[in-house]
Amino acid sequence: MRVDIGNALDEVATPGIPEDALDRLDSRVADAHERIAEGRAAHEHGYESLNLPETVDTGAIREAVEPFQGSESIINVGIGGSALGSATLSSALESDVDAYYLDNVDPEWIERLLEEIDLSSTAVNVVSRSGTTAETLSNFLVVQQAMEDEGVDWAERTWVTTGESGNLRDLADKHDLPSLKVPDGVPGRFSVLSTVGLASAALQGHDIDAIVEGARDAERSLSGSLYDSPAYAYGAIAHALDIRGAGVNAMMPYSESLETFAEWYAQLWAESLGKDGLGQTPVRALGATDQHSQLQLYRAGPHDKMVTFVQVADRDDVAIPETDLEGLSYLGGSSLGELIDAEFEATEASLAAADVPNVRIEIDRVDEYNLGNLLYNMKAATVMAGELYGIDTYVQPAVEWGKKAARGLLGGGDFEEADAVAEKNVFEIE
Ligand SMILES: O=P(O)(O)OC[C@H]1O[C@H](O)[C@H](O)[C@@H](O)[C@@H]1O
Repeated sequence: MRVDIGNALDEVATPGIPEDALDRLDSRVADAHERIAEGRAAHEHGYESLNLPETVDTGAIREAVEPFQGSESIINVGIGGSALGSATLSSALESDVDAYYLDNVDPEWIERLLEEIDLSSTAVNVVSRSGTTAETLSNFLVVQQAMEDEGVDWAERTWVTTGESGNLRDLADKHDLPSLKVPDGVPGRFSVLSTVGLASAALQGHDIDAIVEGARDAERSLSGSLYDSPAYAYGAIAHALDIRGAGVNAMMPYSESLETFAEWYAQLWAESLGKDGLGQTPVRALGATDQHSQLQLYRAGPHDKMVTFVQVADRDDVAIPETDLEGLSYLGGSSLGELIDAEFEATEASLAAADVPNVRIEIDRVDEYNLGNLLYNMKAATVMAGELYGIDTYVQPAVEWGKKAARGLLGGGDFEEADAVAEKNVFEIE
């Protein structure tokens, strides 16, 4: 992964980073790198996430999914960090196995999906670090029932990835299901390069060793200077832009294969950094598509945003046939790759011309190695940003209130949060 911060400097951007501020920022990065290295060496909660290229056992993962090889489909039941990393890999890489992600509890969507899948040739991968997430367990029970209704032995087609205790661990023990352990000390949103993200990838036929190799090379690029480390540079620049007013960060990959990556990044960035009234709001965007939907706001709206582009240097291409259509002949004989590249460069330049800060991340191509490299780098960038914000990057206490309210509404216990729901301030307009 390469990072170009030129369009984030104050000579071309508002807000922007003064070039003489980079050296001051660099000394903060050096201190933060020391803290990160200490945390990793001590296997501290959260920092352990950056040790995964060394600790993940890809052989054990491949062995665990071996019995499920030959499945035509895989249903991944999980949510948040237990789904988005795996879904990022699945949507970016080609596979003969149809992969589905049940990471919501919309009944009509689930019903339609289960009707279209041949459950007799489907593997089920249930992932939950806590083993107690209502959406995940409910969806699993629905899938289990659907399989039973079709006379499919669900226990033969299911493996579980979870912690050492919890409902899911109990279920695996009760039915003697194959199980994988989530890595200790690694919050869900940081766990893609582990059993959480790689087991499903292995079943889909992806080269998980290449994914880990890309991550390992990203790890090797971490140094005490933002000038040598693309990940740290990105995390530090995004933080520096945020505290200068760019409170929104639109993640805009110019690759359809990376659309889900933007969703994964949004959770990683929001849930890690949104604390103590701090944090930069990630927006999921997609190039070239969102030039036709969000770019107007990015370019002519408030200067409260930065845009992060992810450009792919090399991709398979499709020719645009010659045409004599009036005004379109310039496109004929070109290619879609040339078109998306030109659109990217034009959009990047249009933001710079409007003084809107933007950062270019570039990867060689969308393959296992480069995905592993990109995912690890963005995790390291988030860790660096968390150090600079001075918050606890690895917890997410704010999500608990809503969980208790929902549980109370469903009769799962007495929670004052549920009582608060009834006190909604109503002002209806019909
Ligand atoms: O893996 P689980 O324990 O099921 O948690 C799934 C997700 O839900 C939680 O509420 C957190 O917001 C996420 O960080 C987590 O990834």
